[in-house]
Amino acid sequence: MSTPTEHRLVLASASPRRLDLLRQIGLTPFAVDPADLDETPLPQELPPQHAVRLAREKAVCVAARHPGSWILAADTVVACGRRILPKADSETQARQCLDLLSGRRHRVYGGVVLLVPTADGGHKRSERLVRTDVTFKRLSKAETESYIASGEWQGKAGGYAIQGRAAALIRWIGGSYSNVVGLPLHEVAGLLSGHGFPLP
Ligand SMILES: Cc1cn([C@H]2C[C@H](O)[C@@H](COP(=O)(O)OP(=O)(O)OP(=O)(O)O)O2)c(=O)[nH]c1=O
Repeated sequence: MSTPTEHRLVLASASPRRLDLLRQIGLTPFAVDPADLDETPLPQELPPQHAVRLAREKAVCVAARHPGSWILAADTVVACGRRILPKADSETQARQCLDLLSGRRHRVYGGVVLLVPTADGGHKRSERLVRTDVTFKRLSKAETESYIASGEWQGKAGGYAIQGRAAALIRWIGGSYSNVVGLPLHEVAGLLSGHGFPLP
């Protein structure tokens, strides 16, 4: 039976970006265990609330399988006003996202949840919400179509990936860059160290 002092970190995510980001700050999870959830927004749910709720649900879903471990989960939401943009899964959807984002500022909300193991075998929950503002240049039809052809939008919230070709289309960003990619590293490090998890 494991004890909370072992500092085993489980990343509750299927996103290779999140694993890469954790490794970037020298953290290698003991396990990567994605949650399988319905990510449909609730009626009237606002983007920041959606990001934190999904991160919480991912963490709680995975925690049951890992007593005694630290659980880290996150959710990235791209929002245009009150509207939550989908994770693009077709060219049409990606094009709709890019048309909406073109020439405008939007917000990226990162919900992060850490479950810290407790002596009684349960977990104590800590949550963070991080906001990054992003402005796209006004996109010409040719720029949009060339980005669509790259395929980089697949499975990405808002139909773009700032860590790839979309970087050339982004005029300005205010706030955490890693939050847009999928995990706000400054806040994750703060959460972990604040609860006594040893950082490298
Ligand atoms: C905006 C943006 C999103 N993304 C990605 C990060 C996330 O993987 C994805 C948002 O979807 P999420 O639901 O947050 O994550 P996921 O389904 O990929 O993985 P899991 O739920 O198992 O943790 O979009 C980028 O990689 N770059 C970007 O610039």
